[in-house]
Amino acid sequence: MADDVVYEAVGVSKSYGSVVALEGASMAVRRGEIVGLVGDNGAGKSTLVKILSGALQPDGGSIRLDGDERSWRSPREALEAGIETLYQDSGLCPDLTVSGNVFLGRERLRPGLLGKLGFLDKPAMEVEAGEALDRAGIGFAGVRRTVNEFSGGQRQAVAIGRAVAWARKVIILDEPTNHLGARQAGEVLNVMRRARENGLGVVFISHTLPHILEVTDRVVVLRLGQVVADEPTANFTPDSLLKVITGLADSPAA
Ligand SMILES: Nc1ncnc2c1ncn2[C@@H]1O[C@H](COP(=O)(O)OP(=O)(O)OP(=O)(O)O)[C@@H](O)[C@H]1O
Repeated sequence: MADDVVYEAVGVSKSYGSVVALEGASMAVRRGEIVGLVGDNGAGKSTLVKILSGALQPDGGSIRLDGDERSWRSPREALEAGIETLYQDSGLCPDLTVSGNVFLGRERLRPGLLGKLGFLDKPAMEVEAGEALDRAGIGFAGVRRTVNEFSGGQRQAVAIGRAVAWARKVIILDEPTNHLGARQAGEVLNVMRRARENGLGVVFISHTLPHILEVTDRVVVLRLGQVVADEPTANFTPDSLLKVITGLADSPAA
């Protein structure tokens, strides 16, 4: 089983001044697995996500990718190693087309005259963006339409599609179903399932416990900066998960 682990945090600690946000927290995600990361407000989820995405460096503990210890100096380094993170604020540019957003920061260039100037290769990007979103299970998006024509849920789907399209190993989704209606949230959960089918490791952070219980294979519960449970999702009921999160129980069986 350990061989399947693609990405892990091992005994990670992080403090902000005197506030201990994480204390010896460990979690792992395997290829083709969706792990739910849950916890009450202030439990340390965002801090762990920032460490996994390279936005923050831990004070102690380590990060391992494919079994090798890694230390990210920036989110770009984690990204280049195959780890995509989608934060609550999707980071889409509303005035750009879908295709422009999919390739934002990774634009394809055509060589210009004498190889000196580069031009954006829009047709190639449109074809590739369409294929990438199809693969992610998002068929609705007209790639030439600008993002501000879409509903909140559709924008979210494009943002996730972009992350799934680029992720090579792991995708971290921080509250991706927030503010979505039931049908749109269902579409986002399907995109996650598709990412799992494609062999990615998926980390799904959410306060919406029914979504966690519906789509994940395993749940990691953080409480006051510590991992208090790490179990197959099938072991939890909505009630027992809530009890572990709030500290009324230490395990789903309690
Ligand atoms: N930049 C910061 N400076 C000081 N303290 C911080 C900072 N960021 C987070 N904290 C503190 O660290 C702890 C963990 O916060 P974190 O944001 O990781 O929790 P969370 O589980 O993501 O919470 P939420 O569900 O409310 O987003 C909290 O006590 C929080 O107040």
